[in-house]
Amino acid sequence: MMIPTPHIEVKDKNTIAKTVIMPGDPLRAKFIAEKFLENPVLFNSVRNMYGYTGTYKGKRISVMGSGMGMASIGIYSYELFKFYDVENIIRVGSCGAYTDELNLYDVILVDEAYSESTFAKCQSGYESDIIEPSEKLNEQLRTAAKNLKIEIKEGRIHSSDVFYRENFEVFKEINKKYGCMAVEMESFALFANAKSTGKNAACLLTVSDSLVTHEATSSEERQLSFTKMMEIALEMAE
Ligand SMILES: O=P(O)(O)O[C@H]1O[C@H](CO)[C@@H](O)[C@H]1O
Ligand SMILES: O=c1cc[nH]c(=O)[nH]1
Repeated sequence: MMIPTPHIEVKDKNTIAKTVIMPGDPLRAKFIAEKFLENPVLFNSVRNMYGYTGTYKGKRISVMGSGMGMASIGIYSYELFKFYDVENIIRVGSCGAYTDELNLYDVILVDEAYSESTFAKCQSGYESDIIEPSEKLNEQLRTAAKNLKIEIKEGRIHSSDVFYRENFEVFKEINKKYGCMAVEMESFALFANAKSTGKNAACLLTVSDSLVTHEATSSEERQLSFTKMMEIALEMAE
């Protein structure tokens, strides 16, 4: 496919760094660019899906929103990997806790994503309902968290196609049967695209709410205050 692609309006591939930090919320991307990047330049605003490139501690990095759900991150991550020569995508998302061992604002490094989704099967014929992120990126993220003295929890998460389930209590079965500690909506598709294109993906999550205790953060807090995972991810600038 020629660039620009249908959803990213960049004419020169070099406008986008080799590593992209990817929150679901495009306003979280804007926040990360404005708070952490030196000389951020907006490279995409098609559909208001903001993408910026700048430097962090002198090293180049991009940050771009993915939108919500596997269909949306499936489009953006594929275009970035396949047509803009991006090598690494690190999702920084919010998640709902499936266990009372997680508290609001805890940071999770995803080591496996389980999903009922057909995304990976449709995309590349991948049959399993579990996909791993890049172990190399995860090792680098562990080291970054350690150096920054930020505690992270690691585990399997649930990537769901559905936010509002009629049977809300089904999370208890998914937690028990598949060992998922939390739920979000994009990792499975991101990891599938990385696998099929031979690229690298990882995911850091911050607990925004608990399905067990019903505690929750506000939408403003979700946009503005999940900074620990952002600082860990930004250390991947090259
Ligand atoms: O905060 P983000 O990254 O959007 O992640 C989570 O929040 C959204 C649902 O509110 C879904 O996209 C889910 O994965
Ligand atoms: O996908 C998500 C994200 C945060 N909280 C949830 O309950 N689900």
